[in-house]
Amino acid sequence: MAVIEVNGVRKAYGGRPVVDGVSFAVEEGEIFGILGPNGAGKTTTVECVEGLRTPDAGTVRVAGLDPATDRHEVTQLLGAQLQESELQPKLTVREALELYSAFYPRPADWRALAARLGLDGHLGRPFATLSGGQKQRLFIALALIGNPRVVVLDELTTGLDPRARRDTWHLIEEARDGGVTVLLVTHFMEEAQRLCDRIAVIDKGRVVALDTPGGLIGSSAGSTAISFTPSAPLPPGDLAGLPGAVSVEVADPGGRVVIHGTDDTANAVITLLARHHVTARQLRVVDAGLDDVFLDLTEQAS
Ligand SMILES: Nc1ncnc2c1ncn2[C@@H]1O[C@H](COP(=O)(O)OP(=O)(O)OP(=O)(O)O)[C@@H](O)[C@H]1O
Repeated sequence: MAVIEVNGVRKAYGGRPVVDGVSFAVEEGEIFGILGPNGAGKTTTVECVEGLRTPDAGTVRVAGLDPATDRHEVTQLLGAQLQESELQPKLTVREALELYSAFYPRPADWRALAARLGLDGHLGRPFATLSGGQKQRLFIALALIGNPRVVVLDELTTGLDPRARRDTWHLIEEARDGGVTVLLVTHFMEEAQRLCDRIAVIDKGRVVALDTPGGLIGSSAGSTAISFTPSAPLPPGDLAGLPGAVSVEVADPGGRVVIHGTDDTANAVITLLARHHVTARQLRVVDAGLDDVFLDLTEQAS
């Protein structure tokens, strides 16, 4: 069942459309990622889901509620990562956790959450004295403190060191495994690939692709890179004619060959080598990553 439904949402600022007919549905218990270049309209889209902005057109539903008009009900079931300016500089970590716990009917155990996020040693510190990464951990704790059914995380791990990033991923996976639906905006391809069940790529206010990470990678032209050094030069025409090949580079005649194509291209390379009785040294077949897909899909971005 879809717990978040975004249908044909449009939003313009000063007559300039920044969200231009975005639609997607997030299933209950899913980690759904939104990727896109700077200024693509990702934050504006998720702010419409949170009820912080009202779409000019289209509809948003969270568990069947309209975040713009059913704001109170939606805040009871949706946890969102705060922006830095939304906390008082003198508020201590403990005070923030206690305060936010009090907003919800069935809050999580804030001490356990603080411990999971490595904040237990900083409970008495005012917000203003925390490092960027410590603030970020506090925002994640506050997003999860109400035991939300849906959590919206915009740039979840920006500013976190690699260990804290991995700990945070575990926490988000645990939340998902406990049935929480996660809407995640990220610029980190590794994070999207590792965490997300499905991803919408947004470019210039529109969804340009929506699939699982594997599906996005598989559908990308040149998603498989095949490289090898042949024992004898191969006819250039045969290389260029390989099925599914989108690019062929040969260092010099008989030098290293790098081909971008598909699984079919890789199979055809093997057949071609056999036909010419040529052996391949250091044969490598590597799948493209999400970053290649992202660059392909958003190449024309301004
Ligand atoms: N309140 C506002 N008034 C005017 N323009 C705005 C406002 N909020 C956002 N914009 C503009 O709308 C566009 C989309 O912004 P948005 O923050 O949604 O993009 P984003 O994809 O989240 O970008 P980033 O990855 O840089 O965070 C940007 O060009 C931004 O400058």
